Amino acid sequence: MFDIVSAETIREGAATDAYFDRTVAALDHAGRDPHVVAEVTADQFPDGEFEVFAGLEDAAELLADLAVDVDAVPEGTLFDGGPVMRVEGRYTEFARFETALLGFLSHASGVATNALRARRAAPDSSLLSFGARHVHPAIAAMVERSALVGGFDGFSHVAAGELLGREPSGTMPHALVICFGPGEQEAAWEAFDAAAPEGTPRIALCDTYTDETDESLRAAETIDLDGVRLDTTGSRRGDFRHIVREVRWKLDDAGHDDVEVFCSGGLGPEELRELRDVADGFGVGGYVSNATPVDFALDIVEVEGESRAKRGKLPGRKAVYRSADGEHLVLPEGDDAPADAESLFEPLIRDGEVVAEFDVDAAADRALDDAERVGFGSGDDAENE
Ligand SMILES: O=P(O)(O)OC[C@H]1O[C@H](OP(=O)(O)OP(=O)(O)O)[C@H](O)[C@@H]1O
Repeated sequence: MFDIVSAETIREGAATDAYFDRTVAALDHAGRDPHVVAEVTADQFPDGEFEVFAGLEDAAELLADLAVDVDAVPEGTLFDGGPVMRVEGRYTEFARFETALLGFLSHASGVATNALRARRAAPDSSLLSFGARHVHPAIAAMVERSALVGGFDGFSHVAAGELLGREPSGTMPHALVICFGPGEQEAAWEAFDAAAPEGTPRIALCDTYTDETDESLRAAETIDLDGVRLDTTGSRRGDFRHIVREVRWKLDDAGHDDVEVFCSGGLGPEELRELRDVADGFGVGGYVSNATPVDFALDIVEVEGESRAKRGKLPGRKAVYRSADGEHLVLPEGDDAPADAESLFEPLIRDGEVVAEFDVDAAADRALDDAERVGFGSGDDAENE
């Protein structure tokens, strides 16, 4: 048995903190089960530091069939404060689900946020998520889906591809070349070319035994090559930008200007900015997969129609708006909003039925539009990277 909490356990609400079970028991014992409104919030007031909202499809799956109504901002929305979700119903109906709900939203939003930072650092490059190896395999599909929400073009994980209905990307590890041996790189590339399905891009890993320019030229002379990937080890990297430019120059000089150059290995926004004009695309792993989860909390803000909250939290149900310049505006529900403000909450669940639709591409478009609007990931917020 793996140490994995099953999907069924999560769905039935048992993936919870013990104090929720004890709270439900105490309320049952006291004969209390108030109708409440609860909100999921990271920061109470907008503070100009934006994050990407993701994980909503799993959250909807979790809360479906409960006797609750849920509203949420759409996936891909950049938020900088105020609620992103509102749950309404009898408290004991959803109390036990708080732990898993926050986990779904927090982790996915953190990954999508770093993915968007990477995307904004290399807006026109091909970007693939390579980070599944850094995380527990049970969450690989969440990581890959969240990378797509953040604007990535694809990912490497096979099982995630099956779940998400996308073809995984990637060609060869160093292990393939090493299984052949020094001087036999050509045999490795030829074996890959012979075995790979027709539509798979022919991208040769070109840094295993000799230098990147040497192996790139040899690969281009050996098979009908689409690209080379440079994954140069950090200790040997020196000036990676210079290496990439030299490879590009020598490929062009030898008549292989149609061969693209991809880079991978320890890349984040800073490196992508440094390389984006000399490389065609990037594989990004840990920077995205190891992102810090967003610090969401679920708080009761209304009990039996009366505003109520703990100290430091804002009581009462709220509406969230985005103004024309992308600023968020949080108001008590019912207050007048500025004429140009767009209301962000959309119905997610009505009386247990999921009424929203989920589209990863639309979420990515929203994230990129929002990022443009508020200047997210432009390089000015490098300290957040
Ligand atoms: O560094 P990250 O951004 O997290 O991206 C994941 C890294 O994992 C692989 O490297 P590795 O050296 O493990 O590849 P190999 O198995 O072919 O040696 C891949 O080639 C990336 O460099």
